Amino acid sequence: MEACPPSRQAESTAHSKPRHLNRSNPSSHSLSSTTSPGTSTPRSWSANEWLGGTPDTSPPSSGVGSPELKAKLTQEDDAVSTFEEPMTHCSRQGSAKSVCFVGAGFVGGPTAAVIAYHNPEIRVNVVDLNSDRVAAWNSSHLPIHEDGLLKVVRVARDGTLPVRLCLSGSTEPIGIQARNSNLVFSTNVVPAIAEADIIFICVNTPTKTHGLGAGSMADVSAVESAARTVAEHAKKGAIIVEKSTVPCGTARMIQEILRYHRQNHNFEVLSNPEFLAEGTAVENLMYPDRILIGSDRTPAGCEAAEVLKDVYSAWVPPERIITVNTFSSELAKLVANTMLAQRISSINAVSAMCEEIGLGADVDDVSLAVGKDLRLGPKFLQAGIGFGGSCFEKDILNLAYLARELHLDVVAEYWLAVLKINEDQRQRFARNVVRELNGSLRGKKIAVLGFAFKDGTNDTRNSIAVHVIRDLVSEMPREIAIFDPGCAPGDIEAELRATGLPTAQMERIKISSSWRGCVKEASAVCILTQWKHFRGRSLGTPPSDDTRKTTGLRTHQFTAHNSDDCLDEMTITELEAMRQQEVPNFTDDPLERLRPLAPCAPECNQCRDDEQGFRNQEPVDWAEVASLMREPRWVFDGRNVVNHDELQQLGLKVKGVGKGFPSP
Ligand SMILES: NC(=O)C1=CN([C@@H]2O[C@H](COP(=O)(O)OP(=O)(O)OC[C@H]3O[C@@H](n4cnc5c(N)ncnc54)[C@H](O)[C@@H]3O)[C@@H](O)[C@H]2O)C=CC1
Ligand SMILES: O=C(O)[C@H]1O[C@H](OP(=O)(O)OP(=O)(O)OC[C@H]2O[C@@H](n3ccc(=O)[nH]c3=O)[C@H](O)[C@@H]2O)[C@H](O)[C@@H](O)[C@@H]1O
Repeated sequence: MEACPPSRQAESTAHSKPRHLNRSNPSSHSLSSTTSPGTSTPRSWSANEWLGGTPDTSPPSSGVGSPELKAKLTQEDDAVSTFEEPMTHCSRQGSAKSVCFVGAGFVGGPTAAVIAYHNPEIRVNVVDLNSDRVAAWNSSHLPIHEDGLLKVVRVARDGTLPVRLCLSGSTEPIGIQARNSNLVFSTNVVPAIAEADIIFICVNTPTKTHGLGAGSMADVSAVESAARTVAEHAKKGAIIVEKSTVPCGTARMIQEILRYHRQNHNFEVLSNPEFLAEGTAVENLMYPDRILIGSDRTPAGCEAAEVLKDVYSAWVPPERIITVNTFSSELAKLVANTMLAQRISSINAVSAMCEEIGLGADVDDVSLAVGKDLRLGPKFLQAGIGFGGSCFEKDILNLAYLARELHLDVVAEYWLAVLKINEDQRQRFARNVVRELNGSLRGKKIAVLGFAFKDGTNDTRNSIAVHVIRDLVSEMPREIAIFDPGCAPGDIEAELRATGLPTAQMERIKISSSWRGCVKEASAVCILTQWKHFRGRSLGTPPSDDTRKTTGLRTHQFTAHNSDDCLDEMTITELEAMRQQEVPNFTDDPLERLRPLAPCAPECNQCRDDEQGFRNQEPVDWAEVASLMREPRWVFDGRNVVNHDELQQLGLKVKGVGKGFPSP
């Protein structure tokens, strides 16, 4: 087997033209906008939180954007005359012209959208067997709620209008050309696969629930099935990319399926795991810590990796794109998730110790002190009721299963201990609730604030809340009321039903549409998700876990490396940020380049739900909560989000996680 040429990485770095995009100074410059002929009337531009970010308040580095941006914008003026002709506005020399994503889920949909957004010259087809999901991707109500996602989808799926705008200090208008649609969601799996130069497999890989390896081995049947369809229909030379999180060796399995069906063709199979986290998916995709590409270390494998690398190079700096062999890539994804989870379990283990030590030991203080060590860093040290979600648990099980297969039982036990702590943590929480309520929940109402597995997402899969509620409802309380500002009641109910709760218990669970209804006459409130809404309207500064969100736009930290003769989406994003900083009103479209959305039917349920969505939900008023609750008015803060002292002043009893204080 021949190794990849060592000069690859260096070559591509040398070819790119690094350029820092610096944040503009909003106070000293203003922009005015004139939409181009035939578009909507000009209106004042405004700030929004797209990408979930509050505007970056870091000191401005220069005047109207960076000198580079300024120069680029000036060059663009020449292009203004082409406004009437929508066109692909930034053409790069890449070898992929059409890519296909198989699986339009939490990973496939957003990843495809961001790739399409940054590569207007590549047609991106996203296919899924689930027609409801596809219909949602084609509507104004996306199936996944992520900050900034609708905008990215609209730009790429619907194309944009041409725009002219003026920077203050310059009399020359700047042109942003129209772009055509290059993102298509459909159920037409076969034609999309047949047309693609690159095919991303983004299907689900849950833990097996039956048969060999049930409860520990990953179920790769969806990958297998997708690979078979790909094998039957992919064109010669297409590159297959495994994006799903899979056991080591799955790329080889896909390769074998391809060989079996297409003996005369050679297909390269790459591993390209995804590292986005839900709630921050768009930001993570726009500014990834790294892109990992695993390939066979043969010339053909390395060449395929280069083709994929080129797609990401549209917006990711070359030094952030890592190429390794396929097994290392598959293994690295499992290890990354396991080690993140391991940190959470470590701090949760400490929280248990703090509670038992008493004497005022506080896990949040320990986290702060430990996280200040630069070698450790502050992230993933937030103690709570444990980690939930669709991936950590299954990926840890997957890694441990591999260790067992390799006869490394001690290693397997080591990883599985991360899950044991997680389980113990949530059980301890439920036990504490029952204990503080005199050992019985009979006749009592318990309010649950938060059901999503984390804030900022509507995903309820494997939420910790499900486990805690299951434990609490087995105590036969009068009622368990659940309120979550981001989850659809139907999803909450479906997730609970999937646990197979007996009818007698299920009947005791009610889903509330407001926090008021939820807490009314409750003896205890349990906070299970770290939504900022639960921190309270009038209480003091909440614990800061929002640092990741304030980095919504970080273009100034990145080196872009686009061709110098067109406005790429990163540059346009910076222009948008400049406008957003100047005018405080909220809009998703400060440059007014989005095409209007097709109107929904009157009485559209989704419109109603969106209106009630988590952005628009009012924060909890804890004084009112205190007045609505019944004795003994307990608040069990499973995410350490509320200010305990202030709640106690309102007459509430509060117990957080890892707070070694005696019960009030
Ligand atoms: N959810 C997350 O935040 C992350 C997930 N991952 C991994 O990405 C993979 C996908 O995860 P999600 O997107 O969350 O799953 P998902 O369940 O949201 O989406 C998977 C989609 O694939 C579709 N599908 C299944 N078989 C198909 C086939 N043969 N043809 C066409 N469509 C098919 C399903 O209908 C579904 O819509 C998993 O391996 C997961 O571990 C990786 C990083 C982050
Ligand atoms: O493979 C995946 O699916 C993804 O899994 C996680 O992302 P995600 O599960 O979406 O969200 P996280 O932010 O990691 O949170 C997971 C859980 O850990 C909990 N958590 C997180 C951080 C912390 O300090 N403490 C803590 O309890 C959260 O509340 C949540 O329940 C990883 O962070 C992603 O990098 C990875 O791509």
